Amino acid sequence: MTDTPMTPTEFEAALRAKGAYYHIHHPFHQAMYAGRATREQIQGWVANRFYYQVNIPLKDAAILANCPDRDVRREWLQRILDHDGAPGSEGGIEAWLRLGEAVGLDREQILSQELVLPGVRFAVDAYVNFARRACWQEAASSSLTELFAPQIHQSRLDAWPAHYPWIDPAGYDYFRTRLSQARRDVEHGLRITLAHYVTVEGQQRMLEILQFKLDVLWSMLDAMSMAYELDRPPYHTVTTDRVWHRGIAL
Ligand SMILES: O=C(O)c1cc(C(=O)O)c2c(n1)C(=O)C(=O)c1cc(C(=O)O)[nH]c1-2
Repeated sequence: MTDTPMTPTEFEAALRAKGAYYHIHHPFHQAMYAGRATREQIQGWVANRFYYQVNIPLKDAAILANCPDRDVRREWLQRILDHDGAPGSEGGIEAWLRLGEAVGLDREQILSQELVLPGVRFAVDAYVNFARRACWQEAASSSLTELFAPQIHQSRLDAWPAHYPWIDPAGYDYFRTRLSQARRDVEHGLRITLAHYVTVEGQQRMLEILQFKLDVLWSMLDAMSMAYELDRPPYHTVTTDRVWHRGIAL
């Protein structure tokens, strides 16, 4: 390890290089953009990703709870409103439910979380728990996989309508809205991150935190691949029933 910290420009470049491991490259996602996903795979993905969606505001509330800086809180708060909604805007969770309906899922079934696989739940819970326990700057910086998110939302907007004409286009609002929201989040997240990690050790730790977050996203799709591509959902050797737990609030 060198004994000179990276300049902010070099450090940002090192963070951006982690995009090589973004879940845009996961085979489950690649199949989706290429038009090879089945209806069941898309429905499974939407139902499982719902667990990520509903936990993002809990994660952001944990960051607020640990942050003594009023200016940061004022700006970070917008993320909760983006997902939960505010007067005059329905918010991302509602938009995700409409995506669910657009792919043929029943709203009640999504809300029940009965399709959420244990592996997805564990990965998302790990992210929320990291945000609860880490200092607020580390938790804030772990959101920076969003550096790579506009591209993934755009690729859905580009590819899905052509490949999956059975999906009601009204469902695509979520992806469209996130294009600008993610860019704004990244701008704020980067400001915090570049100011906080100014030592060699700190910068190495941040790269590890970003890798942790990439692991969360990749692991979610691994669980979905097992269930929906390889037909090996949990307990498949024993039963076809969804016997797994529905969440015990870890
Ligand atoms: O669809 C995606 O692939 C994707 C990825 C990510 C991400 O990189 O964490 C987020 C989102 N979407 C997203 O919609 C979102 O609101 C979001 C918030 C965060 C975060 O860590 O605070 N990540 C993401």
